[in-house]
Amino acid sequence: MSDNQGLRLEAVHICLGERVLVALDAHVRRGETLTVMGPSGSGKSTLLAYLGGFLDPAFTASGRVIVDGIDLTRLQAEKRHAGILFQDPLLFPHLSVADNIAIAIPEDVHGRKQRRALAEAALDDAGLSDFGDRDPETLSGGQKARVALQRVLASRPRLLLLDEPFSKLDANLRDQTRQLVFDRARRAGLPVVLVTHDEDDARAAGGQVHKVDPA
Ligand SMILES: Nc1ncnc2c1ncn2[C@@H]1O[C@H](COP(=O)(O)OP(=O)(O)OP(=O)(O)O)[C@@H](O)[C@H]1O
Repeated sequence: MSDNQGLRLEAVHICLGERVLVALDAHVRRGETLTVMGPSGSGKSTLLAYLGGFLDPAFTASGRVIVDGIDLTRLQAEKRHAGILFQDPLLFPHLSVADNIAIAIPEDVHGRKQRRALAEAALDDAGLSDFGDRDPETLSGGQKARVALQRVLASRPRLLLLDEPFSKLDANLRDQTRQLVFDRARRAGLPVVLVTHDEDDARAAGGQVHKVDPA
């Protein structure tokens, strides 16, 4: 794999007024995870917002974000193709489970049938074969998390940003969901940035850990 593959963070600095929240250089190879840890208010979610291209103007930032040799730093959020999973799966309540995934599939896949078939394959991959026509509200927390993962993968992201996506799941489900997320990210060759308070998340992710200083 050539060296420009994966995510490169070059001299990234994110400030709130005079306060430097994040100062970071990193290379996250495809399929690997950078785990960002630190106390509440230290700037972890702000880093993800910066990477995703939706940093609040209250912050100032410098440095470069490069994925597979493409400089994303000045691109608008929708052109970055960063997939994000939050604590809450945020499924669309007015769409079926399959349509929650189908809606994320890029427009170069034409035809309702073909999009539906891809969504069904994604559901199979998550062990949710018969769930396509269900209303998302009828799913358990773990099932919703798996649909959210398949939705983000269906969008064919260049990188995956994880903002404590396992923290609301109970211990057993958390283990399974972690394994699924990291396995699928590896399979898709995505560089991952994970924000968490949980040392077990960091262990499951493997890879590098960056500790953000307390506020
Ligand atoms: N829009 C904003 N305007 C001004 N300050 C903000 C804004 N959003 C967040 N902050 C401040 O920036 C700092 C970093 O916030 P951030 O949400 O990144 O922390 P965090 O490490 O993700 O915390 P937590 O673990 O509680 O989610 C905090 O001091 C917060 O109060």
